[in-house]
Amino acid sequence: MNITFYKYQGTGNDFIMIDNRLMTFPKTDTELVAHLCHRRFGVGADGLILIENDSETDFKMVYYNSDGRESTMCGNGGRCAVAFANQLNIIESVGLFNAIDGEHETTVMKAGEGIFDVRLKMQDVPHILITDTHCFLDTGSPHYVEQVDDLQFVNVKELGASIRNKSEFSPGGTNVNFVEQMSSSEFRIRTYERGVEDETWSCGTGATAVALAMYATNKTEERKLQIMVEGGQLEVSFDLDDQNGFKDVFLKGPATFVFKGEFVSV
Ligand SMILES: N[C@@H](CCC[C@H](N)C(=O)O)C(=O)O
Repeated sequence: MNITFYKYQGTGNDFIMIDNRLMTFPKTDTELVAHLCHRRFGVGADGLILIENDSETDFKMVYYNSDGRESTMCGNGGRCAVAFANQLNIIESVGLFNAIDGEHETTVMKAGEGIFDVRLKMQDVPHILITDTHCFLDTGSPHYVEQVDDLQFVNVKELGASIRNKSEFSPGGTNVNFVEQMSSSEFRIRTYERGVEDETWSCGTGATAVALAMYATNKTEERKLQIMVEGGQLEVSFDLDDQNGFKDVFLKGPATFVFKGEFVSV
């Protein structure tokens, strides 16, 4: 089987993108997806995304983590899918797509050869669980958020794995974010992603979760926040609804085409 793929990255969160509008990709082949994402034996990526036709919107995004399993919403993956859809001439500067958590409005602007600025509307977040030690919320994917004093010294892989596997988050588990406040509107974060089972260089739903959690716990009064990740910078903006939930949540940042290739199975 020959599979044509495109590699994209959004602030260092990298994805294999496949045009599956003809529905030829073997979607239940977990081993194949994990193999393609493997950084030694395959192409290498944090996740794999299929672009498919959708009857109500411009396209459908199907997301798999690098463990080969289909998962919940991926914010950076969504931004890269929009850049890919623009490259495939499915959308121009404005679009709408369906993902596992519902519809997402988007705008995309070319910022250079293969470089796109993508703004994505995320789902409303009506509720955040706030405890003495952390926040927990769902921004399309589940996220634990803990504030720390010195982010650079956090062992994200070890601590992230232990929190991810706590019984209170079972059976699905959670993504884990550690955040250090840099100024009233800037936060630096590092994220452990479930399904990758490691620290990634960026997580879009994680950046969104951190922004909302920092506002909800009065760390900032700003509603447009800069979130620094290992692989670059994301912007998260939002509004409040009548019940103090979050609406009009937007995630914005670069999405870059890296290369195109063909996978030939042996
Ligand atoms: N990298 C993503 C999050 C992907 C989903 C996550 N690993 C999960 O399974 O919950 C992002 O940019 O949001």
